[in-house]
Amino acid sequence: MASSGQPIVVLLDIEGTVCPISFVKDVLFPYALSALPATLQAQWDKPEFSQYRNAFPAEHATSQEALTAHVKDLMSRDVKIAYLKSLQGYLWESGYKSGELKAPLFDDVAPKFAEWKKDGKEIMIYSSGSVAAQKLLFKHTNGEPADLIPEISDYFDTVNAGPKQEASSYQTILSKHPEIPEASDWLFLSDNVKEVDAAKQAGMQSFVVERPGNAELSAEDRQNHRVIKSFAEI
Ligand SMILES: CSCCC(=O)C(=O)COP(=O)(O)O
Ligand SMILES: [Mg+2]
Repeated sequence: MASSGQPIVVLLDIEGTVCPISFVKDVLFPYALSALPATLQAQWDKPEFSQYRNAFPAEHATSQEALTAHVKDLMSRDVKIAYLKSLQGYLWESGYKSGELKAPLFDDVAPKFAEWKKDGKEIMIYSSGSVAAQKLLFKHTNGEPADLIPEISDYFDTVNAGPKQEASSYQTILSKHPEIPEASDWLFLSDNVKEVDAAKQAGMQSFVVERPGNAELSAEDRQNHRVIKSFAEI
């Protein structure tokens, strides 16, 4: 299929692509930080919490205070490291389940999901957020239906695919779907130009998504990439 042909798979970034960056920075991050002290106090020695605690570098997991300070530092710098993302997913779970957290998807997202599915396309997710966090987000959206999990075929994060700015991660994703082997049958959408570059390097089609609140794009970015403001443009 030519690189401009209709994709079979639409692979989606989350933050800055399907929902505003402000939801992550101003809602999800503060929720995680506020839930952290009580969670650590209740769960610190529990076997079910050990997977999250033990994933931290040993020097940052010596005490609840040390782990809290490290989490605060990482989140203040928006470091997208797997052990933090995994803990965040765990901390967000109670907020989504109680109804306090609902993902505000851009208006064009859910209608386009329905259209893509009607047209026989596969929808997959690739985010720095953990797969568990991705599933929580798409199960609890502000739309109708709120639960978009039935529309999504697969989920990738930095653990099962690799860093989002490396072409090899997109090749790994392709290798997990041998039924759709042609990279050009895949369309990756992201707010991050370096991620779009990496997907293109792996042979995928890829567009930059420009949403309110996203980082400014340079003239060069606009020259090198197709930039869309809404999924309705696809
Ligand atoms: C799905 S978890 C919430 C978002 C998040 O923590 C994150 O880092 C999103 O990064 P993305 O790769 O989707 O831009
Ligand atoms: Mg993003």
